[in-house]
Amino acid sequence: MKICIRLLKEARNYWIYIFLGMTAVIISTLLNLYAPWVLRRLTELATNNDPDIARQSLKMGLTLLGVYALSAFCSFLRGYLTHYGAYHYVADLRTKLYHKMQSLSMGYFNDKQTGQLVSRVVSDVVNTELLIAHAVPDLIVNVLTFVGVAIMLFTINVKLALISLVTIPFLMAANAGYSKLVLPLWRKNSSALGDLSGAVQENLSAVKEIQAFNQQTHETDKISNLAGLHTKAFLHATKTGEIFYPLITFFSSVGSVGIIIYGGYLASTGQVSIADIVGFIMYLGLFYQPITSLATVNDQLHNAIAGCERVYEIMDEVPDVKETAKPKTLKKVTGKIEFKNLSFHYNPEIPLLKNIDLMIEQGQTIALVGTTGVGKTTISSLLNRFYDPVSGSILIDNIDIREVSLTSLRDNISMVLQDTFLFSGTVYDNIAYGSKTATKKDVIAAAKAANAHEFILSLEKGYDTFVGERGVRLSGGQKQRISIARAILRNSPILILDEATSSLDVKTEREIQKALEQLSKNRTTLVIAHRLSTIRSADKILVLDSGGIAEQGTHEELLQKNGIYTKLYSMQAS
Ligand SMILES: Nc1ncnc2c1ncn2[C@@H]1O[C@H](COP(=O)(O)OP(=O)(O)OP(=O)(O)O)[C@@H](O)[C@H]1O
Repeated sequence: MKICIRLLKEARNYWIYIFLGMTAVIISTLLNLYAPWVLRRLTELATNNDPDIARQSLKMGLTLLGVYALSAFCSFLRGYLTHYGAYHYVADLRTKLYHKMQSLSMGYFNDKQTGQLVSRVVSDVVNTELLIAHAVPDLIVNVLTFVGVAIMLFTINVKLALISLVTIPFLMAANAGYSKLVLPLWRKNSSALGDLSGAVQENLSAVKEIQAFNQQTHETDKISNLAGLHTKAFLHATKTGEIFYPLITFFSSVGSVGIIIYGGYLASTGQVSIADIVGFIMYLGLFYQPITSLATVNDQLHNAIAGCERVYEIMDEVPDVKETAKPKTLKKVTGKIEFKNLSFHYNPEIPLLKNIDLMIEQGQTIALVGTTGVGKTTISSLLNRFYDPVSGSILIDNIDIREVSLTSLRDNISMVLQDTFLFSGTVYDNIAYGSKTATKKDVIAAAKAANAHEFILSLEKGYDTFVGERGVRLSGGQKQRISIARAILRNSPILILDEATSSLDVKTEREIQKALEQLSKNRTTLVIAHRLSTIRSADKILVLDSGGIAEQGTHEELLQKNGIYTKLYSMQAS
């Protein structure tokens, strides 16, 4: 119930459409009560051999025509307006949910499947439409019809009306039981659909690996299994409904049987007219209908609730990395960075960085080296606040980065990563990504500095060439050069190069190295590199070992120490 109220509250921008739709529902429901009345009246005229029957029939027939026409128009209005409101709300909710997902910290995504999340934005959100455009209007129709018909029945004959009420408590109890039973089944159905979407999405992003390892049959079996599980979950939920509907129809028919038997008796003793019995039976058809339809409404409601729960679960997620209530805006910084007694782990049982103290002066180039998995990339992630330290702090220009807005912090940092991600747009769009004010001249200058201009011109449409999803139509080295150009264009005071030239051949790497050295001159640069030859000229090299900084100094100083760095360097030199 809470979920329904929350949803209706959040859809307040569309209340007017929902309200107009509901008004149309009410009018058409009331109009539907007219037809049985006409039949009853006609029977009355016929059984009384009324001489005016022809004129009265014409009058009632024409009125009925008008009623049917108005009812059809109201049905259209109800359907269109409620769907109009519902689908606009669906679009709003999708945008909000996507926005929320984007604001969650990296820790949230570590154990989630992308497809599962996609399924929440695409499929689960649509379930809210079931509530606004179907369940709520249907509930109103049912309640109104029930009350309206009950009034008509009591007006026609009180005794018969009382008998027709006998089955109602049973029908209500059955509905309540069904509700309890069916909600978990619809939840299971939503979750099975999420699993299926998750697996399809993951496999489609890994088609190359699947083909290379000849795992097509295995993966098809996996999808087939998940598709089967979803079908099973859906059929289970549906089967419960399919058993329930006929049962409830049967019980409601028992009421009609009672009326026919008792009504016949009353007619035989002259206590009720034939016209009243005809009218009563006509209304009776409408009377049980709302109770039987409540089961469908229930289904829609539970399907909608199951979907909404999955959507709101994400909407209510509190990110691990939060801004303070009134974050400061970090202006363009000079680039002094300080790590103060910083410790961090992803998993409490596996400590990673312990009591790191580090001072990076404005404009310095600092290289982070060390064996794989010691936490080099993690340090750059902490600087961007993708994660927060478990203890200790990071200061930029003497300001704790937890006190500033995430946008202003990240505006001061550019990153070039080993796994370059390009968006499915043009080369131009990808270089200009994140630099709103860049002109064409700036983009070309950045591409030239990243040694990318030549190869871009050789592409089929130059800067307007589409790179394909994730840049699949480019080589690793080409993608990396585009991402370097992107970082150059952003011109931020802090630059992180995480294995930024690892996909390049030695010649291109040297050429870009020069550009990067030029680029890092006026900014603080954090370089993560395995190829130690690329970081020899760094102002300071930090050698990370399990848990912290084992050695630090310039290339020459470290070689003199004859420690871990010397070992690593001589291994690469040999
Ligand atoms: N999102 C994550 N969740 C849990 N553990 C993680 C996550 N990212 C990295 N790790 C673990 O933290 C450790 C440090 O990872 P990190 O990527 O910082 O190492 P690295 O020194 O940059 O390694 P490499 O040189 O191989 O890139 C690794 O053991 C890794 O398995």
